[in-house]
Amino acid sequence: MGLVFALTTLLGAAFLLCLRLLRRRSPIGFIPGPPSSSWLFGNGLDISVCNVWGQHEFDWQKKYGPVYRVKGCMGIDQLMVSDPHAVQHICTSSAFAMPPNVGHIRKTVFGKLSVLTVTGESHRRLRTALNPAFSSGSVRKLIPLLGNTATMLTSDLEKSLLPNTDTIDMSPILAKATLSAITEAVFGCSFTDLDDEQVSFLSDLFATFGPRRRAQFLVESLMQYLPPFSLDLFNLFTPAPIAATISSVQKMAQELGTRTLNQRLQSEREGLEMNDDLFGILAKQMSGKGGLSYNEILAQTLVLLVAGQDTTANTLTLALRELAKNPVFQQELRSEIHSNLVEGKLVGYDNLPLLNAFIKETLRVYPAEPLAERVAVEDTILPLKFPLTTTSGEQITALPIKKGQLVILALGSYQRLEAVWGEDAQEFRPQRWIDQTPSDSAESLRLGPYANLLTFLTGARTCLGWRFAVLEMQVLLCELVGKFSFALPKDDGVQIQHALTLMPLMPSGEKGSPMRVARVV
Ligand code: HEM
Repeated sequence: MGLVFALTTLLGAAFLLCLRLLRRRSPIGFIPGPPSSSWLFGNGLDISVCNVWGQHEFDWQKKYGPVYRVKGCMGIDQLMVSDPHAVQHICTSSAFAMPPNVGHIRKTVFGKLSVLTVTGESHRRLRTALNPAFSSGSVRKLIPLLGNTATMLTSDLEKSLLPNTDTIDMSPILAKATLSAITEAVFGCSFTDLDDEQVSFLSDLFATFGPRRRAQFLVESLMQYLPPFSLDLFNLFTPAPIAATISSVQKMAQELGTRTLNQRLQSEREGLEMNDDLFGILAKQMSGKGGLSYNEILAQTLVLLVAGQDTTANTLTLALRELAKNPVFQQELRSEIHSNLVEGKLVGYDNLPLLNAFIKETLRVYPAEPLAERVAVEDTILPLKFPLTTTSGEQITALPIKKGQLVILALGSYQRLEAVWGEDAQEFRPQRWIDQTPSDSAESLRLGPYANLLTFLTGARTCLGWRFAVLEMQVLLCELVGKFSFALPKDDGVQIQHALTLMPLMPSGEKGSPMRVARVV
């Protein structure tokens, strides 16, 4: 495996050296940015492989502003962008696209027909067909299914509350709950319909692409600069265990998708009422204008399983950690939940101000995908909300970008911008959403689908499942906080790392967040 990495790295390095000779002057050399201590890795390790997420990024943003230059591998300049107007432009303009290396990895894992992979007109068509399944009406119908998940979650937590147990790791419990929510909502089948092996394939997939190592970072970075046709060659070098995990998870998704879709079509043939789950909605549209084909629906199985599970589970774990740090707020939230119960059930989740302020603040401070990459496919001009001071001291409000420029969307940094969120932007303070003061300035930006946040991205690739994710957080948090209390152990030691998504990592390096949990009602 080491030899393969070395070989690919060498090939990439040779190619890059040629590239460097061809492009001696960087077109963004006049933009200030942090120094880099490594020619090979540039600032990349500080951004993507550091122990604590944001450790360097947030300081750089304070020093250089919301648009600055960072070094990629082998000294190639990249643009780090958290300026809201610039991000909006990048996500909505046809001048920017997914970089070939990202597209290649998505194709390898999710297949060429998945919504994450397809581009241009095919992507628009797929989104139009998928949108009704994610509309507010369709998602609201899933509340009873999410209720089943909440009941299962309580039962799992109770089983873990043994007299001699000091702490419970909330991370796997929430991962199981969000997998259950997805299988119920998308495929209309219970979590228990998946066998242990299938569940472990999924966690293996997250582990495979989880905490990045230097070599993996280097190979992925080199792929950015190679011509798209050469990328398939990389698959030949994929280490066998990774290739096996990808193949097992694809097979599992194929079986689950085929079984579900065939059942829905059978029901339709027999004139039976089709389920309200997402596959049911897509199957109903199959014969209509603009509906997806059998294979196209099937191709979304793995994306839906993966996109919706770890993101929500990790966000919920980080939310519980914040509640554990603030017992007073935790109790206030609990009281709000209890006072809105009618015959033991909550009816309108949107009418709970503390709950919704807490969810918005969690999504602001902990965006599951804090970075996204794009490449300019033509020369363009980036509009800027906040003027940029160049290395010569000139102030500019629009930035010329050359075709081929790599851009990192710093979504998490945008959500810590003091000019938008106030001087306490680094603090976790749900009350800001109730006071409305700092977000007045965010309000005028009209960014993203929810609360002017970029957590679900914005533009053509906005998260399809954002309504489902918010509803799921509402239902599961009400269940958990209404029935249990959460506190951090004395020797917590958990760090938040960016490893595919933001996640809590224990001192052992494994994902997890042990907490002291007690039943309150
Ligand atoms: C807290 C939870 C979630 C967060 C923070 C989140 C965030 C995101 C982000 C940032 C993207 C854009 C990725 C990119 O193109 O670089 C995305 C895409 C997507 N998400 Fe989510 N997501 C969440 C939950 C969900 C759920 C629950 C589902 C499904 C039920 C879902 C389905 C999707 C799909 C299908 C896409 C691809 C959209 C496209 O490429 O057109 N997500 N999500």
